[in-house]
Amino acid sequence: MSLQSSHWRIAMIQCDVALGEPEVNRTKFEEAMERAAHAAEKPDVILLPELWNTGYALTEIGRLADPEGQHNRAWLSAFARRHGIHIIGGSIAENRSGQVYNTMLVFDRNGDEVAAYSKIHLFRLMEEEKYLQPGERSATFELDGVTAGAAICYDIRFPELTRSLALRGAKLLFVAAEWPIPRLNHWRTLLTARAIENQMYVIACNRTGKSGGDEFFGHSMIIDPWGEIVAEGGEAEEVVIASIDLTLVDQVRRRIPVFDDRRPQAYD
Ligand SMILES: NC(=O)CCC(=O)C(=O)O
Repeated sequence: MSLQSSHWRIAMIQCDVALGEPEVNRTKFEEAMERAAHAAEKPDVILLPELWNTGYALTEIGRLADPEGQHNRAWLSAFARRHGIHIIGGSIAENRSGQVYNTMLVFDRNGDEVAAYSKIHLFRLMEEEKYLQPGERSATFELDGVTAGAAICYDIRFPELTRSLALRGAKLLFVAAEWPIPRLNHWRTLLTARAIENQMYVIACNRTGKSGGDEFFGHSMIIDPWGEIVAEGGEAEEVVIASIDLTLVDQVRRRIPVFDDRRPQAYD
């Protein structure tokens, strides 16, 4: 792909995660990413799921979390540079000065880190708030001159976060998730709503497999700015791949000028 192209090929690594086994997971995800990178049509972007390094091994998370994210920063950056592919590194458990964060690391195709976003909204149903620190700042970043935003799982229930990313220029939202089975309709509806209301691409990678009491359903999705589903995974492990046309964002925003028609002064 030329750097000016308006078409991107996206690959989402929808895999199971071994609970509390960072090295096993790193090997597995790296192998799947290598296969995706060598596919007949090479992707421009690879997206991983949430907490793919440890899963929800929260009671041991202080020991398992990557110190300052150094280990994962090094190999994700090297992978991005080696293949010339943007890497949205899902999220990892990151130990920052003794506190653990659920952090998405993003590297552009030169291997430069362009964002580190720590999950702002911690999910009480999975006891995140007992073991993790919340992030304090949302994140937009540029890939080939296109602005994108970051979200992690539960974050998609907070429309004001995605709206704020869109107002800062995001044309795409990348979502890393470990979203369990009983709420598939919430997953699909919330992702579609975020895409339609913000007239942006929503690209969401969810894990598969069972862990503790939870079972995760995959269904990684790419939804276009008109709310149409471009790609959706099944419930098993797979790499979900599809192409997107970035010009669609401006087309939809011209057709229904939601951002021009907002009247925030009247909302309170
Ligand atoms: N890992 C998560 O944040 C899960 C969020 C979730 O399942 C939800 O229903 O929200």
